[in-house]
Amino acid sequence: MWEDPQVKKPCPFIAVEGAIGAGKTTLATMLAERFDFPLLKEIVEENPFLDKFYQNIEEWAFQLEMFFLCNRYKQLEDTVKNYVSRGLPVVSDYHIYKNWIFAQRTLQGDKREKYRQIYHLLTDDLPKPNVIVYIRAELATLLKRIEKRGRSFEQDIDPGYLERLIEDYETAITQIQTREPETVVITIDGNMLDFVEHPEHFEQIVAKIKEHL
Ligand SMILES: Nc1ncnc2c1ncn2[C@@H]1O[C@H](COP(=O)(O)OP(=O)(O)O)[C@@H](O)[C@H]1O
Ligand SMILES: Nc1nc2c(ncn2[C@H]2C[C@H](O)[C@@H](COP(=O)(O)O)O2)c(=O)[nH]1
Repeated sequence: MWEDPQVKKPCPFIAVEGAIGAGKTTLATMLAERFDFPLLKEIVEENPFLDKFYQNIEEWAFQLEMFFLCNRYKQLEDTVKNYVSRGLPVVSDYHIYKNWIFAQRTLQGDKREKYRQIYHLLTDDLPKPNVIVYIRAELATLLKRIEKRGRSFEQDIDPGYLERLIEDYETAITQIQTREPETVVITIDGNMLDFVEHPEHFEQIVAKIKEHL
């Protein structure tokens, strides 16, 4: 297909997504290094609610989801100011929609509705990534990687919760593709492609992304 060289492509705002343990942070870090783009990285260790949440999801879900939402809002506000609005590229290890993917799974009734309203109020006018690298991985892969990562509070995660999140991610990616057809979604087989151990797998991913930059 002929492309007009005068037509400038939008500056890359790349988000790496996938369920817990799929390899988002690892891949986003490698991509940021390879392309020499700044990295927007989720802060997990200082989260005061995660430990409590995994012990009692119903009790702590609202606090946890609000904490993630407010943190990501602040991070993205800074990212927009420092990079996106200046036409500078950036790689992120999450998409803001991640908040709503999790909240739909963990919140019910009144709390979900309150959260939904706040979520839209905070995020509707934020610039969204124009490239999503979606790592699709099955339960066995996620369990193996969660074990490998070794965070104590994640070791007893209910596999049923992970299975539902895998489905939630599939639905969410389809929703994004329908709602924002201009967003490029690159789906990676996280079970087969091991970009940590096999440099050639990483090169395949880089080549796919380069097609869209
Ligand atoms: N493709 C891969 N092959 C093998 N191990 C991986 C791969 N991707 C990530 N890991 C390992 O799995 C664990 C979880 O990866 P991480 O990037 O933290 O996942 P996420 O950010 O999606 O939760 C880490 O210990 C990481 O080193
Ligand atoms: N309930 C929610 N949990 C979340 C959210 N974002 C992250 N998390 C959890 C899942 C993992 O235990 C840990 C790190 O996330 P990764 O996706 O990087 O593995 O935090 C959320 O929005 N809600």
